[in-house]
Amino acid sequence: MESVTLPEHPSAKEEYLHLQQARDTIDREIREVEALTGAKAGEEMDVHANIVPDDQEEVYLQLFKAKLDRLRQLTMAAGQAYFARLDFTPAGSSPETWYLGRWGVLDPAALTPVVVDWRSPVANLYYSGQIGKMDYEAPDGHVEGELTLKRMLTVRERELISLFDSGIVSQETYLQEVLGSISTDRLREIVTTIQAEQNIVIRHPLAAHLLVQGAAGSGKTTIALHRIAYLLYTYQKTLKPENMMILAPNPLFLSYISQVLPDLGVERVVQTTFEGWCREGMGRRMPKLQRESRLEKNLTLSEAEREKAGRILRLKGSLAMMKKLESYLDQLQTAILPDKGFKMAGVPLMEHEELETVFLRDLRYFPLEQRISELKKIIRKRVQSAVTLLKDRYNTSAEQMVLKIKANMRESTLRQQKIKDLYTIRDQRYKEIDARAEEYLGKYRDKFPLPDLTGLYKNFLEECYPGEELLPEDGTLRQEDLPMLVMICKALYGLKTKQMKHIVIDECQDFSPFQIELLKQANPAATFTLVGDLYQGIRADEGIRSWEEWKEPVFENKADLKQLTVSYRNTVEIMNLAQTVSARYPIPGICETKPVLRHGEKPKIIQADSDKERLSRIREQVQAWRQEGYHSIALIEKTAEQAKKLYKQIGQELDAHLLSETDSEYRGGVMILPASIVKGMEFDCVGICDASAENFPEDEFLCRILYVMMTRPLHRLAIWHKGDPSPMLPSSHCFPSESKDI
Ligand SMILES: Nc1ncnc2c1ncn2[C@@H]1O[C@H](COP(=O)(O)OP(=O)(O)OP(=O)(O)O)[C@@H](O)[C@H]1O
Repeated sequence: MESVTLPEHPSAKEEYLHLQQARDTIDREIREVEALTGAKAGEEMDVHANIVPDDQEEVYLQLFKAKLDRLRQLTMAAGQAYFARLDFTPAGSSPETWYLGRWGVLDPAALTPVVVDWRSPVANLYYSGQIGKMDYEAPDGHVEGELTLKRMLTVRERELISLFDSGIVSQETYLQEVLGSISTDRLREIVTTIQAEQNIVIRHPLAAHLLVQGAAGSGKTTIALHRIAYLLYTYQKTLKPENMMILAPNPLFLSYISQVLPDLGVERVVQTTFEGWCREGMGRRMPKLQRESRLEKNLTLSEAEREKAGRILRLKGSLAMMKKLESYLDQLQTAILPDKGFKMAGVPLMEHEELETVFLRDLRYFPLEQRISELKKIIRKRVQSAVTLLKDRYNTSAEQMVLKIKANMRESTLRQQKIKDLYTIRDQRYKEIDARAEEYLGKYRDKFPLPDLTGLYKNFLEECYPGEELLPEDGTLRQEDLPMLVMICKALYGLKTKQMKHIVIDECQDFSPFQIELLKQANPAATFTLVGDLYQGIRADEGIRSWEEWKEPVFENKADLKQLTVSYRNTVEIMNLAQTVSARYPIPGICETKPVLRHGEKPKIIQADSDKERLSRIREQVQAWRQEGYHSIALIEKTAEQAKKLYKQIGQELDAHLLSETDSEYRGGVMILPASIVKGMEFDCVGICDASAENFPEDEFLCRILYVMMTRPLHRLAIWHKGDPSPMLPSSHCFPSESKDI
């Protein structure tokens, strides 16, 4: 790659000086925050253990935490203050120089920025601009001008290592160098190399829903996480990390992406799976689910069985079922209302009309349990008023009779006795009415019995879908039943989930319209960023086959659809091979994927005549990859059973980890995994352990899985097959003998 050695660059001296200044400013701020908080840069501090109890008021705590966050950012900024410089001359003004870093730094004396944050408006010029006439949106209006310099600066461990000026070395070359050198353990932040089409997605306004279709490796996950950081920075007055949620396909994936947000200086964003969100919402009411990987199950079913299972899954994820359940729940609220009003001892407490108004209209936004409890409070008050009224009546009539006695009888022991008797009778009646009220309220407590959640769900299926066998014979519940169960729980008891303002869903193609609509209804103030790839729809039965399934029915045409068309993960050779597979089942309207021009070794398709030979070839390949210096190596099998078997055969020898759907810790190294969990992840090298015709016959669903597996590696791909290769692999590349490069 063409580069200019630093000392020879005409601006070298100026850049060394500026970096020195920036470091001094950062160091000074670090010392100030350390003095203020008592914390030390680079060391974690337990907030609660370090502030005096008197000061533990919420505001103080928040300020203290914000200072600690800032200290963490400054510590990272001290090592790498910035990564780019822009010289821009706004029309009619003098030239300006901006340095872009991960975090903004201000000169405290001059109050001018020494470094501007990569998320600031002016940074747009770096991500989307070319030298020449440019413009950007500043907080106080549109700015036009001329970009005269775009310089990429590599600063490592406080020192300036290199600089590239746009025009001398193109941004693509710089990107290729970055991509070629990466070895992956976990996903990383990419603020220095965000590309123009990605920048548009990151900076899309918060107020609009955003759907992103992106090829495998186009940076969807990475960009979605950068978008969270961008939104938190741009809308910091109204948006808090606690009100943002990212939903990922499984806990392992969450562990895999766990480092990106902290590296971007973002903490406390809710990160969970759809099931995790349901668990939080339903709490102890969440029914026990039968554990089973749907993908795994699908892989073991015959075509007819899969067709039937698919039909049920599609129905359970459809808006049609949601609507049916809505009206079923509507009827339930009317059905549990008594058909008459309430009276106690002849005193009307609530007419039926009022009961309907209160229960079905005034309280309609509350869950049934709360509505019932509110209604009971009203009735209790009315009973108390009725008791008071009746007691007043008894008292008045007793007082009138006493007056009569006093008027008609002279003072005597007999008169005294009569009056006393009258009061005794009155008090007796008081007691009777109290007892009656208690009895009444007791009976009332048992009115409006709430049906049991699971029972209600089963009744709904039986009544609304008679004879359709939507649950297995043993009545067990599975993940696909969760949306309905959550909806019933919301209607009966309410959900315990926190209200979100923005929800990001990764691998969203596997979410059903019902799931998205449910999340929308449970978070009415939230906007959504949904990123996915229809070509990787490995749960197509529940998920979507076209973005149109959400655009109008769920988002009422108020969602923007963007496409990411460049793939950054795979080498050209790997991507070309993967695309021959995905092209077998094309999806209309989706742009073709272009790999970033990074070449590498050709993928290998390797035939083995026996299982023994296959295993020995896998062993050899893993050793060879290790010798090349690759660290993360995934051996992918179609099913969990096959992965387990492979692990037993060669796992220990290769010092590999076996990973399954229930694992929540991503550990790197050599991994043996089933296809169901590799979605979204990437590895230096990938081995697809059995792509034989028997294991992968021609089939759209298997084709999507094969594509997902083939697009996981950054650098190396090997595919083994025992006997004939899958007909979905390009025949021109498969040879019936020895290991072949394609
Ligand atoms: N602009 C970029 N600069 C450098 N690396 C990038 C860029 N965009 C993406 N990458 C890298 O490309 C790889 C793929 O990114 P990511 O996993 O986010 O893609 P994806 O679209 O979610 O993939 P998939 O759908 O296959 O899961 C990652 O290693 C990421 O760091």
